[in-house]
This record gives sequence, C-alpha cells and structure tokens, in this order.
Amino acid sequence: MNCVKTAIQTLDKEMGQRVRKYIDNLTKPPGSLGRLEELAIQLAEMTSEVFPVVSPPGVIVFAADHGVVEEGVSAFPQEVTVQMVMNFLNSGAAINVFSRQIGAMFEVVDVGIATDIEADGLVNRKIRYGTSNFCKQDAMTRKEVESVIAAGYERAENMIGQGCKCLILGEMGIGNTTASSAILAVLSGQDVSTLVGRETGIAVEKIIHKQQVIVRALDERKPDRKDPIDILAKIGGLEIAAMTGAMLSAAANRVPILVDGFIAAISALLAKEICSTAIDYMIVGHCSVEPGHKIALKLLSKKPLLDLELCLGEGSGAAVAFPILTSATLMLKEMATFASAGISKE
Ligand SMILES: Cc1cc2ncn([C@H]3O[C@H](COP(=O)(O)O)[C@@H](O)[C@H]3O)c2cc1C
Ligand SMILES: O=C(O)c1cccnc1
Repeated sequence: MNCVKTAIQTLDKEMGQRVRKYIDNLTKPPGSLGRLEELAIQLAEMTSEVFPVVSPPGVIVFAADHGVVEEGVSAFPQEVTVQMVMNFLNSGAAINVFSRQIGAMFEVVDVGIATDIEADGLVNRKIRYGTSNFCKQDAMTRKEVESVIAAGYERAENMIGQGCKCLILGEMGIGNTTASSAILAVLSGQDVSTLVGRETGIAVEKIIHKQQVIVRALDERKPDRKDPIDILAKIGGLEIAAMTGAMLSAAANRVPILVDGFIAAISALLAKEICSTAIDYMIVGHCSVEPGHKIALKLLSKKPLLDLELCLGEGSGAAVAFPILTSATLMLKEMATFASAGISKE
C-alpha cells in the first residue's frame, strides 16, 4: 500500500484562495450561497481547476457475499445479492434510476459473489466466493484483501481514464451492515449496541442477536485497530475493501469522491487509515438512518449534504446528492461578477 500513500497529493490551497476571492465578486451578498460556495472551493482545491467540472460522474457498484449471513444477521437471504446484481444489469434498481438521472457512467463489478454468474455487462473481478463466516474464521486472507483493494483501484482508474470527473461508489452484499458495524466498532472503540440499527428491515429481536454475533466475532478475531488490512481480513467484506481501493484511486487521480451511506463511509474510514490525505478528496452525499453512520461521519470529520432518511446503499444517496455539486460548479462558472454585470458593490 506504500505506492498509494505517496501518490495522494495534498489539496491546492492556493487555488482555493483564488476561487474564494472570485466567488466574493459574484453578484450576490458575500457568503449568501452558503455551503455551495464551500463546495466550489473544495472542488477547486481538489482539482486545481478555477472552474472545476464534475460531469460526467461515474458510479461503480461492487458486489460480494458474506459468510456471516449463516448466523442469521440479515432479514434477507444471501441469494438476494446475485438477484440484485441482475436487477442492476437490467437497469431496475434505485441506483440505475438515479445514475440515469445524473448522466453517470455506470459499472457493476463482481468481487466476490458466492456463486458463478456470467452476465452481459458484469465485470468479473471475483477474488473468492464470498467471505468466510468471521464468527468461525477470518473473513479472508491479507493477500485477498490486497487483491480486492487493487481490483477496486483498477476499476476506478479505468473509469477515470474514460473521463469520469466525480466518483460514486456503491455496494451490494447481503450481510454487509454486519461487517461494517464490526469494522466501525473497532475503529471507533464504541459499544456495538450504539452502532447497530434495524434499517434493513431486521426484526427487533434479531438486532440483539446481530449485536451478539458482532461482539463474538470481535472477541474471536481480535482485529488490530492500527492495521486496516488486518481489520478487513478478519472481519471485513470484499465489496467494502474494493470501495476503499476505488476511493484511493480517485484521490490519487485528484478526482472528487461523493461518498454514499453507511457502508461507503466505512470504506472511506479504511481509506483514511491507509492514507490520511485520501479524505481531502471526499464529500459526503447524505446522512443515512443507520445509527453507525453518524459515528462514522464524526470520525471522517465530514458533514453530509442531505438528510433524506435513506438507508439503502448501492450509491443511491450520493447519486441523489450529485446535482448539488453541479449547482456549485455552475454557480462558479456561469454567474456574473459585479464588474461584468455593472452592479454597485457599496
Ligand atoms: C432488495 C435489497 C436491495 C438492496 N440494495 C442495497 N441493499 C443494502 O442492504 C444490504 C445490507 O443489508 P444487510 O446487512 O441487512 O443484509 C446491502 O446489500 C446493501 O447494499 C439492499 C438490500 C436488499 C434486501
Ligand atoms: O446507509 C447505508 O448505506 C445502508 C444502510 C443499510 C443497508 N445498506 C446500506
């Protein structure tokens, strides 16, 4: 992971200053476009562009299965992962609708679905057939973690090479809120009971069980808080690691990342653990109802753009938030200045 570390540049603060001054000359009272102004400055710092561009955005959905579902932690059976992948390929999922709405490039990648599938349009980067049940053994090996991070990195690099100007990462993997909550318990040091909710439709009595499963897994696996690869190998998920790799790639390429909900925030936290400057390239699209999300956002020191009470994943909340980034860039590019419009400043 050392190559990744050295490759992520710090923000171009000088460009930020220049854009801030320019925004103050646009035909509006200073600061009156609030967070849109901050967003425009952030995007300029990320890209070193006076007029940053975020279109076309790109959406990559990584799919994988989780051995821990055999503990009965999800309201849905494992085969929903592959069924939803077919739905993505047939353009019927929420993320398809919102990707179309924002004109996004779109790709679905199998990094670890438990069954073999060959389908037109599905990118095959399968590292293994789902993770192992991490209550009984490590989810995967360190080598597999590194391979799946590399696969995510490569897919993002490919989309950026094709012209994507803002990256949204999505996931599909029944059981991935359990892996995400376990990872968050390690990174935050908080009690598992504060992290786990019932947003994916899990029955009330099942929440306690899900919490117990996570506590047991943490006891058995003892992931090393200081080693993100160890955390992913012991209690992680393939699609979670792939999103981390894709985020590192976007940051290394100075492409803004619009972070989705709970699972994506966990990938973002892991990217931060691997390379702290990666978070400079992240904007958080929305705040999920999943209780762990607020804790993850605190650790990321990020304020979400929207709170629409979503808790779906797939990249859906980020895609819905994307037009706000477009507004910020168009404000910068298309508004008249006081001088050009002949409006008195005082
Ligand atoms: C039909 C359906 C579509 C989804 N799209 C995203 N998720 C979301 O829910 C899953 C995680 O929830 P849990 O950990 O409780 O299994 C992930 O696949 C996530 O993307 C879905 C879940 C379902 C059931
Ligand atoms: O907020 C999310 O991203 C989320 C929450 C529950 C299930 N899947 C995703």
